[in-house]
This record gives sequence, structure tokens and C-alpha cells, in this order.
Amino acid sequence: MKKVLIAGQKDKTVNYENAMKELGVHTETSLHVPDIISYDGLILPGGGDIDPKLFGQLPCETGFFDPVLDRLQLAILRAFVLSRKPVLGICKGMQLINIYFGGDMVQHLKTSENHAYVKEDQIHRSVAKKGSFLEKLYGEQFVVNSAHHQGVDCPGKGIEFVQFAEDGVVEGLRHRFLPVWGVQWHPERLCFAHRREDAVDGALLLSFYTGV
Ligand SMILES: N[C@@H](CCC(=O)NCCCC(=O)O)C(=O)O
Repeated sequence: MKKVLIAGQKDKTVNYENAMKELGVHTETSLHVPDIISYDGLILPGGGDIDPKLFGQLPCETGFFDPVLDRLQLAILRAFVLSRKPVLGICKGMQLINIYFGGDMVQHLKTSENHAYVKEDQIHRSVAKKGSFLEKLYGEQFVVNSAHHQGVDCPGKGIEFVQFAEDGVVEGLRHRFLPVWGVQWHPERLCFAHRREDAVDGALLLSFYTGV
């Protein structure tokens, strides 16, 4: 991969841009549906909560959400899915992927204290499904970071959940037939300058994605 679009707001995507730069991949951050030809892939970054209307629910324990931003990010995702180009969704980005394919959300996890950002990212153990892309990268059990209070619930069409926290919260997914992957954790905050000894190296996942 040479050039990746990050579907987000410029001032909030520096960590993603820096991690891609370390991997020799040029990025552009934009919320305009791009001229797909000029991009090799898409990153859907983390962010706020998601408009419950997008998964057929009334707001219940959902925090701040930006309905316009959510719909712009879904429109960009649609363009990359239709052109069968690789997509990596991170945190909110993973949740948008599941919603795009018709899945839904838990608006506030009962175990959010295990996952929420408290002055800094939390870390917790997780388990990857045998044979999954995450198990091949990190083995069956590995520690990841965490900064969220919502979670995916029913899987969308073609979506397979492949990584789970010990409390059952979904931490990773893939599309069975399309080059679409998502993680609930933040590899861009676990690599290079942000590398930490007590969790996995996020660069392995980002290299996997940029290498497809
Ligand atoms: N609101 C959702 C998604 C949380 C999320 O994406 N957090 C990351 C914040 C921004 C960032 O660090 O990139 C939830 O709470 O589940």
C-alpha cells in the first residue's frame, strides 16, 4: 500500500498518520467521498459515540454523537467496500463496519469499567479465535489497550467476530469475503513511539493491513 485515506477530522488523526508514516505509507485525512482510484485503502478511526438511529435503536446511555460525521464515514466506507479495497476500522471505526453490514451495538457496556478511557488507555487480556488473522499475528492470548464504553452486539451480514475480552466484549472482527477488518483497540497507540512493554506491538497489525 502506498496511499491510505483516513476518514476523520484532521486534528484527531495524528497518531494514525504517524504510525502509517513509520510504515512508509502516505495518508490523507478527509471526510469527502474520495476519488477511489487514488487510494489503496481506508482507515476508519476512533471517535465519539454513534447515532443509535443508524442501528435502529433509540438513544439509551449513548454519549455525544455527530450524526453528520457518522453518515459521512459510512458513505466513504461504502465507496471502499464497493470497490473491494482494504478497510481497517479502529474502535468507533470497527463499530461502524458492523453497523454498515447491518449489525448493531450495545450503547453502554455493563462492564464498561474494564474498557473505558480513564485519564489514559486501559489494558486488558483478550483471546483470538484459532486460525483468525489476529491469532496468526499475536497468538491465542494477548493484551491490548482500551478506550471505549460501547460495543458491537449482533454481527452484520458476512461479519465474523474473531477476538474477545475476558468479559465477552468483541475486540476484533473481519468480513468473511471482503478485505475488511476491525479492532476495538488502538494499534496506532501501541507502536513505534507509543510502544509499551505490557501490551502487543500494534505495528504487526498495521503492517498486516498495509501489506495486503
Ligand atoms: N464511542 C465509542 C468509540 C470509542 C472510540 O473510538 N474511542 C477512541 C476515542 C478517540 C481516539 O482515541 O481515537 C465507544 O465508546 O465505544
